[in-house]
Amino acid sequence: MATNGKAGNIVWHKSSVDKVHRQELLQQKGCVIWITGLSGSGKSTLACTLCHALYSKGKLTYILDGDNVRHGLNRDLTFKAEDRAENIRRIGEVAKLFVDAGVICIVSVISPYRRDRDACRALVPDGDFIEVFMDVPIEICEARDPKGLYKLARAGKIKGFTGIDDPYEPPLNCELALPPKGNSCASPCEMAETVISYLEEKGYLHA
Ligand SMILES: Nc1ncnc2c1ncn2[C@@H]1O[C@H](COP(=O)(O)OS(=O)(=O)O)[C@@H](OP(=O)(O)O)[C@H]1O
Ligand SMILES: Nc1ncnc2c1ncn2[C@@H]1O[C@H](COP(=O)(O)OP(=O)(O)O)[C@@H](O)[C@H]1O
Repeated sequence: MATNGKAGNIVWHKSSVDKVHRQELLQQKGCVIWITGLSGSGKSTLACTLCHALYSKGKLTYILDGDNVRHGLNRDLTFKAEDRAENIRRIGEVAKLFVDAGVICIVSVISPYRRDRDACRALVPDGDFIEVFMDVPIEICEARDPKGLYKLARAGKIKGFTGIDDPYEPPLNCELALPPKGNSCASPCEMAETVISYLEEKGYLHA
């Protein structure tokens, strides 16, 4: 009897319709596109652009954006390190369900700790976790400051802001770093095309 977590006496129920059937129905393979980077680095913009471009190709995606998930599922969590870890753990588990559903799950979260991101990678089959690092210097993110949060953080009105007085650990072995080297002004559409080319090459856009 397989059990897991804190509860005992729980047994996995298998359905006659599984991931392979769902992927066949959708004509794609489930995967996670995990977009990590500083606030203002363009995570949400890339997520939406990618979602739209894949929708135009008839591919089903779902975006899990940090800001949005913190309005519901993760509304009980703050920005201290253990809450960020729990935020990422829950999002990773939800993303795993989307992968099993055959959906291309686009996650856009700061996810500042390498250990937390690696734990999410380990939840899905090899290759299905595509880590995309928004490699944008903090000076640029801060200059953009669309929500005025860097200004508040510099003024000491937000404590523990990522990149100011809280850490961000860049990936060591990500699948993609954007914008690509030599094209630091790449538009969101160009970056989305880079991700789509990767998905195409790895066979995720076909069953
Ligand atoms: N202290 C602090 N540090 C960083 N970010 C902060 C903070 N307080 C609020 N915000 C806003 O919350 C958004 C990040 O949420 P995430 O769930 O992606 O963060 S994390 O992955 O748990 O670190 C982030 O959204 P993005 O700007 O889209 O990244 C901010 O708008
Ligand atoms: N490739 C890009 N080039 C220039 N500006 C961008 C690009 N991507 C996003 N932006 C702008 O940067 C700001 C932050 O983008 P956003 O997607 O909200 O970042 P994040 O989700 O990482 O906080 C927004 O004003 C957005 O319009």
